[in-house]
Amino acid sequence: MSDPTSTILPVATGRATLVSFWRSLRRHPMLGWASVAASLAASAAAVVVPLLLGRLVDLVVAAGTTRSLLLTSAWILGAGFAAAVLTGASRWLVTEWGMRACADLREEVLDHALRMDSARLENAGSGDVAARVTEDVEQVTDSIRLAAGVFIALVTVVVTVAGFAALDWRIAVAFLVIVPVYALSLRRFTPRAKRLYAAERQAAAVRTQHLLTTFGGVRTVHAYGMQQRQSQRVERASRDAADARLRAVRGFLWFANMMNYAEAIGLTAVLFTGFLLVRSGDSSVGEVTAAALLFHRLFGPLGMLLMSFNDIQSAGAALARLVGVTEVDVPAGRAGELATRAPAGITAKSVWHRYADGPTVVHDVTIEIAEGESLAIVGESGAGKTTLAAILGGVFPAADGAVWLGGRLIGDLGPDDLRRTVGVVTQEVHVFAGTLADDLRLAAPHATDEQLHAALRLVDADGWVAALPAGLATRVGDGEHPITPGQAQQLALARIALLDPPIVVLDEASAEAGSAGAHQLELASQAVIRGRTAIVVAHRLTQAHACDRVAVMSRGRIVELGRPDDLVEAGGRYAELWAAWRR
Ligand SMILES: Nc1ncnc2c1ncn2[C@@H]1O[C@H](COP(=O)(O)OP(=O)(O)OP(=O)(O)O)[C@@H](O)[C@H]1O
Repeated sequence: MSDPTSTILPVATGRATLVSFWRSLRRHPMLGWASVAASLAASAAAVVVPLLLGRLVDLVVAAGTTRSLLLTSAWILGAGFAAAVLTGASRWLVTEWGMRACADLREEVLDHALRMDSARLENAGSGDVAARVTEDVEQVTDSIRLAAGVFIALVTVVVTVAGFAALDWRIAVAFLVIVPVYALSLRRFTPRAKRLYAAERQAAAVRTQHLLTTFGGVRTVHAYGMQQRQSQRVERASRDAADARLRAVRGFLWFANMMNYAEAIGLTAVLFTGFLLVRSGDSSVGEVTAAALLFHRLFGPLGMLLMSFNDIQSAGAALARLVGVTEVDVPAGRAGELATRAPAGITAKSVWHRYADGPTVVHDVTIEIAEGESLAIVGESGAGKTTLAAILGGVFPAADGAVWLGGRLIGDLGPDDLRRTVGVVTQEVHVFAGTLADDLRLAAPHATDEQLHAALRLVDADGWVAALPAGLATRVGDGEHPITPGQAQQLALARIALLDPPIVVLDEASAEAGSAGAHQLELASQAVIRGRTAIVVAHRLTQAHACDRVAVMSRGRIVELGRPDDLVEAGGRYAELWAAWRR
């Protein structure tokens, strides 16, 4: 198993992350403006309360009239009520704004992940992608509520500082002593936190990757007695993830301590300055009380801003990983018109391929497959059959050379176009969670039940489907009604029949069953191939023999090509294989 960190998907830079999130936020301008207005109004109402309380203190000291005391108290109550209502409204608005931006981003990431070149996705490993679209999305979504609080806190801090200045500029200056303490702590903590949280999320992704590869390859793990080695790997990855988390927590605790010092210093400075101002007669006791209350009010938002730095950094790292997915090049959404159902031939010229830095596995293949013709590819294991079939079917692009489907270069076909032109059944057939009808309708969302039954009949699956407890409505997939690998292959073939593409690529569609089942699948494949241009990667030679032509591959090259009977007569490699098969 390769090192899971080596091919992990990119992580966006801080700037790219901010630009991307800001773009998502700007898609909802009305919510944005309403959020800013409500937050400003809520903060202003909240700042008025301590100022009025200071006034109340002055009235008491000056033995003011009962009427003026009651009137000021009524204003305090009114301002407090308005602040409560406006704070609730602004919190709701800002959360809604952030949630919508986040949902847009999640959609973009998912869309990108699904449209990504499957080879790129495989290289990155399903664990990395899964961690990003689950754990990272969750982390960012959870942080939105927090970010809403942070946004409101920021506005409150700005409005409160303006309130200080309205009282006495010297008190505002005294308050500013906390700024260097905060600034120095942040300057030291920010770059460290960035590293620590990025490392924490990376370690978590590697742990998920190890867990998924272990469970995904559980048969191999058992077959080779690798349980102990694999569990040691998982244990090591889990320990690394826990260590990374602890390092992040330790860094944060240091920062939290610095914040407490700053608050103690700030309050002392405000009270001391207030004492001097009252003694010199420049300020009243009420004004200093208001300043102390304002400062106390700041503890909440400032603490919130700085303490949530922890989670904001962590969410920022998760956001950067999400935005990173959107930076991977993917084919455009829709290019050109959708292909029509007319049969289309395949032309390949000088196709070469190698995986990443590996050796060349397909050498200079040039071939023309006529409209409606079926071509079987046979050859020893590792000859390059699957790779060539995948390239001809547009599953991934060749490293070099060109392929045309129905006269159009594969690179010019958009994903929807390609999907309508070629139906591919690979060795990994998958049954998706849901009802059997849902599973089939993945290929043709608007197909009627009658059309589903017709497709099942074509691949000879109508018998066992009718015997299921709820027929087409039976739930299949993980933990639901069990489906054999052979039945899953039949469903994959039925999906192709429903999709009705002019070209099909079948990679070992009959390899998943025992010999009786294999024969049934061969017939199903033949039924699906009929009337289409087809490429069949065949391990069973009866399947190859039923095709119009056979290409024999060896070490990435086509070494024989012709009609099966002609090849047998010619007495070459295929003739040997055929003779051995019939023995
Ligand atoms: N995703 C991949 N990454 C790296 N190398 C790969 C990948 N897939 C296949 N290969 C290598 O490319 C070569 C050709 O593989 P391919 O699967 O195309 O052969 P095949 O003839 O279909 O083999 P088989 O009959 O065993 O499926 C092999 O050496 C294989 O190890």
